[in-house]
Amino acid sequence: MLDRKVEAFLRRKQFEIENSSFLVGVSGGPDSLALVHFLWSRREKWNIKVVVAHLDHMFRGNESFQEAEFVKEFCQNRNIPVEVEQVNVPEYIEMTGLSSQVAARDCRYRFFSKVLNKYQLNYLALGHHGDDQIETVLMRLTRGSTGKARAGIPFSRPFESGEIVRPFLCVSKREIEDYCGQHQLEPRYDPSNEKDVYSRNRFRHLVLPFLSKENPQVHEHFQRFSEDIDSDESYLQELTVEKMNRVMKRKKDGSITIDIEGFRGMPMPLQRRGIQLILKYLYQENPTSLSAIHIDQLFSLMNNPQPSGTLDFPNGLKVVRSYTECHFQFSIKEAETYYYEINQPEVIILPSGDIITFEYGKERNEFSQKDTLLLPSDNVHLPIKIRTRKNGDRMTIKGMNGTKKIKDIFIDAKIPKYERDSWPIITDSFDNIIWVPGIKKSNLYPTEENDDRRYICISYKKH
Ligand SMILES: Nc1ncnc2c1ncn2[C@@H]1O[C@H](COP(=O)(O)OP(=O)(O)OP(=O)(O)O)[C@@H](O)[C@H]1O
Repeated sequence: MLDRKVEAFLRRKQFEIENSSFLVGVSGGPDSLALVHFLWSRREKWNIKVVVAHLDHMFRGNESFQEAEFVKEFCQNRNIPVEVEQVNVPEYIEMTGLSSQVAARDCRYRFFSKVLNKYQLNYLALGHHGDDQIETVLMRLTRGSTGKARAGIPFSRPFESGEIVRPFLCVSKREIEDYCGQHQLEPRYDPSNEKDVYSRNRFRHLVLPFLSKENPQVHEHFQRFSEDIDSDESYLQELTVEKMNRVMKRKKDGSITIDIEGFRGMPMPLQRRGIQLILKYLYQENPTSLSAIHIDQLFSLMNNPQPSGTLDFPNGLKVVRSYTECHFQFSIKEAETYYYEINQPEVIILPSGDIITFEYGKERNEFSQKDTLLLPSDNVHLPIKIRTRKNGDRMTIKGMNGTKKIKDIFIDAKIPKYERDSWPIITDSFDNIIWVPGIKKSNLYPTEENDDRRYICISYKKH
């Protein structure tokens, strides 16, 4: 059943599978194990090349090591070329402050792109399936997503010089499990999937069984819904850009002016997308999703017979209606610069109200890694300085050759421009930047697991 469904799905997507080459990301779970089995068993029929990649995130010690061994053995027994790598994701989380899911994904995709290049493969095939699709669509609708986000998981998207593809979106988890049983695949199960704590798992355990019972074809319907939304959105967004370009002026300083009559003359589906387009242009460096209330306020400002009005939006965005035009601009605040030196335990309250605390000899495990910096007290050069950023500031970072511009660190962390000039920068006595609090640490004063040196602890509490 699965075989026929997937083949028909690939034909419907006009996916030219013959003579192509795949890297299959295999976690060891049923979805990706079935996927590699499905593709590998058709390698002669379709003349395709298949390589497997598995990343051990080192989250679950020996257990995740065994998962890697299992994938390796599964492939070696069938002569499938396989690449396995270990990456210390917990350490990466400590360095970056990212959530475990985002950090794992970052590391996985970096690894995938390395293997794709090594073997010169066209496609990265992943095991997302119909249950994932339903969960994603429902979660996004529940959260209030707009535009293409409502379409859930796309069948394909560009990745490196090729594409990511998901051939199993048309089948249910149940069908995959049946396939595994039929072919004696004996996958591994990740225990974190069973916990009911994550939002996705709540949809999985509470909503999906209900929908599948209501209509056993629900996976197919959601998949078609996703594809329709995706293509309708592409078309409507193209039209929106075309129409908006006639009524919108974008200035070099980033501000946008709209001709209200022209805007009102557009059909409502394009007006709604037009607003999203304006917001996308304005908030591009730090995407901010506005609530439905903000969007309603914007519509009534534009449609109000009163010729003037003002709105204040998040991150300092000001919207001013003046007669026939509506103007969008970020207010420019003069940032207050400051400079402090610390030689001894002290608490400093910055002009923004943020608090920096300097303490000695704390146990290192007491602190959240993102909000504190530990420095070996026998090694660090005092005074520690706290200041605002200067032009050309750079920092050395763990795992990276050379230095990185502080400006780029702010951009990566999506810190709005107007906050960057007042963000604290922590340096040693030689003005080497050792920490951008809450964002990034340098590797200048490494700490070690389980050492018994005394530490200086600098902690940061945002106002
Ligand atoms: N550690 C990993 N190494 C390689 N590929 C992975 C890894 N983890 C996930 N993937 C790929 O990403 C897809 C989606 O991952 P996700 O964590 O959402 O699903 P999963 O529950 O791990 O699926 P599976 O049943 O394959 O374990 C997987 O189907 C697989 O193709």
